Amino acid sequence: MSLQLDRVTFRYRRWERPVLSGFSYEVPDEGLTILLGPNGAGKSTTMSLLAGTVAPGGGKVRLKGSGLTSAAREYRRHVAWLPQKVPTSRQLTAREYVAYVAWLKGEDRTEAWERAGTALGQVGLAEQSGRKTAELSGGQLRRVGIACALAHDAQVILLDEPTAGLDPHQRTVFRDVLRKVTERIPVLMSTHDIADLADEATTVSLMNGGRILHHGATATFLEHARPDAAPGRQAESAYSVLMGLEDAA
Ligand SMILES: Nc1ncnc2c1ncn2[C@@H]1O[C@H](COP(=O)(O)OP(=O)(O)OP(=O)(O)O)[C@@H](O)[C@H]1O
Repeated sequence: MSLQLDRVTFRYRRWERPVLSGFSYEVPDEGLTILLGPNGAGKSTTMSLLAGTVAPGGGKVRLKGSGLTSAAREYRRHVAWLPQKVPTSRQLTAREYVAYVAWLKGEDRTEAWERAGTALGQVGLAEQSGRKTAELSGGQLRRVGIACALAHDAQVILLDEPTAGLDPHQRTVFRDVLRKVTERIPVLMSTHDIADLADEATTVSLMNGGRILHHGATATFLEHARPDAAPGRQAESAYSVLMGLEDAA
C-alpha cells in the first residue's frame, strides 16, 4: 500500500496563493525515498498532508489500496510521522513514551509496553529505555521517533529532515538504523543532505515551487550530474542541473 496525494490543493491562509495546486504525488511502496528541494519548496507541507496533520483544501490524500483517506482516524494508525522536533513528553522514559504512542495508535496497554521494549532494541536504545526522554541527545530522540513507528507497525514512515543538526557519529548511527528499517517499511524522508544520502536512497524526488521537478530511481537522478562532477559530488551536481542552477555539460 502506498500513500498518495491526488490533485491536492493547499494554502495556509485563505487569501494567500496555494502552496500546492492540483498537486499529485505517490510515495513508492518500498525502500527509501528522499525528497529534496530548496527552502520553501513545499516539502514539509507535502509531508504534513501525507501524515494527515493538515487537511487539503481540494483533492484527496489516500492510502492506496485501503480505501482510507487522511480524514479517517484509521489512516493515522498506518502512517508514522516524525517531525523535525520529536514531540516527546520530557518526564516520560523512552519506553513509556514509545508505549504511549503505540497505545494512542490503537495497541492495548500490555502489547504497547512489550512492543516498545522490542522497538527500542531495534533502534539500538535498549540500554536507554529507562531514561527520561529529556535526558536523551537529539540523535537518540530521533531514534525514539523511529521506535514509535516500529512499535505500532506503521506501513509507511515519514521523516522531516531527521539528520539535520546531528553530529557525524549520530548521523552514521541513524543511517544504520534507517537502512535496516527500510528493508521492511517504506520511508519518505525530506533532507538537504544530498551528498550523504543519494547512494542509500532507492528513489529521489526533487521539488521546487510546489511542483515535482524530478521523480525516479536514484541512478536516474545521478545521470543528470555533469560528467566533470568531482567523485562524490554527483548528487550535488545532479541537483544543481535539475534545479537549473548549473548547465548540464
Ligand atoms: N505555517 C505556515 N503559514 C504560512 N505559510 C507557510 C507556513 N508553513 C510554510 N509556509 C509557506 O509555504 C511554502 C512551503 O513551505 P514548506 O515549509 O512546505 O517548504 P519546505 O520545502 O519544507 O522548506 P524548508 O526546506 O525550509 O523546510 C513556503 O512559501 C512557506 O513560506
